[in-house]
Amino acid sequence: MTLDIYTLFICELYVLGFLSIILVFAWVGAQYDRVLGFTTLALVLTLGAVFLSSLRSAGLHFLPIAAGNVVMLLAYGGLLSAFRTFCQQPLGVSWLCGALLWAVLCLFPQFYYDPPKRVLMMCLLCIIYTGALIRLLWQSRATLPVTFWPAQILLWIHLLFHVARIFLDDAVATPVRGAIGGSGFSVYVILESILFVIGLAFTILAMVNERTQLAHKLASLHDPLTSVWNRRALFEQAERLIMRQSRQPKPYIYTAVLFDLDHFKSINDHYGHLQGDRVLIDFCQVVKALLPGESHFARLGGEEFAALLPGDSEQARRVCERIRLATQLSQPNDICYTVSIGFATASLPHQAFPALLALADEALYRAKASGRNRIEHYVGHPELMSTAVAS
Ligand SMILES: Nc1nc2c(ncn2[C@@H]2O[C@H](COP(=O)(O)OP(=O)(O)OP(=O)(O)O)[C@@H](O)[C@H]2O)c(=O)[nH]1
Repeated sequence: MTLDIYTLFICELYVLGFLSIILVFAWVGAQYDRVLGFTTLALVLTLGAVFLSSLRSAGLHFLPIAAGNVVMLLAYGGLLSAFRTFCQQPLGVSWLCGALLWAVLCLFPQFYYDPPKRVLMMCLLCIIYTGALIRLLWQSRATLPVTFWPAQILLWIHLLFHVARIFLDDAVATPVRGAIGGSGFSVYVILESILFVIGLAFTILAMVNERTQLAHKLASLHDPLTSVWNRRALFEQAERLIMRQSRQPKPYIYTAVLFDLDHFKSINDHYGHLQGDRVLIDFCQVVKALLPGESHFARLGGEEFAALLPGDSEQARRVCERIRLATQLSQPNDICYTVSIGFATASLPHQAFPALLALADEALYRAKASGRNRIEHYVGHPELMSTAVAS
């Protein structure tokens, strides 16, 4: 099969134009997401660069060789900025270096009029930019909450293609219109770049989409004020725990704890709502520092919090007592506050978490009624608890 350079060139302009339009819509739809913004910019610049580069076959020299390649290297800079933004790194000035270097080199006739030198330099700059993108993704892999290996594969293919081009492109000019790069090797350059831009544009779209979905999922499971889990997350975690433990031969002893800050309304009334918020955040810090590792803790709403602890009632009482005392001593911004705690212990699979939490609520009610700043334990035999809740 022979590939016609001019047809491929038209295809490339079409693909770049179409992808640019898709990316503009995606960028606007994603509330002007910076990653998509830089990717769109890179695509539009590539479109311009491809067009300028093709003017070589119309007998022009400056526009394709100087301007076209500067614009192409700016497109690489745009891509670098997109990936840096995605990896939450500062943009720096490296995105500009390739374009500047090319502009300076074009001032030297030994470079400007020497196609092999130009091809070599362009390949090296593409390899450097692509290598930088691969390195960036690799270094951020631990913190990147998305699937990044398709982008890695694509970038490696692009890098290896340019390594191959160094050896295979003889840089002998061809008169074919639209011959990007000027030589007969253009057909492969155009073909690879079509596949690269399609793959990369959709990979970046998928990565941004995955990250956004994850952020929304996390937001739906966290309390925005205190950053601890919310009710939905706690119940989901409890359900997963129950599923896991139901496969174990031994019953799993665990405790549901309810915390309610005392006279919180008067803290709000006396110190203001903002200071009330400060107290809620402080309480979460106190609890998180004292809960055992395998516990789950969440804000249920207002000044009410809940936890799921592994272990029996004695262990739970010790933890609750430490939390009660630490809360009393905490005093954020000199505001004294206390907490009432109710808890209930049972074993899985005999007692489900929501039912156990209802029993802890009964205990909490007694803690409030008996003067607050105290801990109450639901007393009832674990096996009888489900009956108690049902009645
Ligand atoms: N600052 C602040 N206050 C909140 C928030 N959510 C709920 N509240 C307030 O929490 C207070 C809860 O008051 P109550 O339910 O009467 O309970 P309490 O004053 O703590 O009394 P007891 O629980 O009986 O000790 C109300 O004044 C709510 O406005 C919040 O996110 N921030």
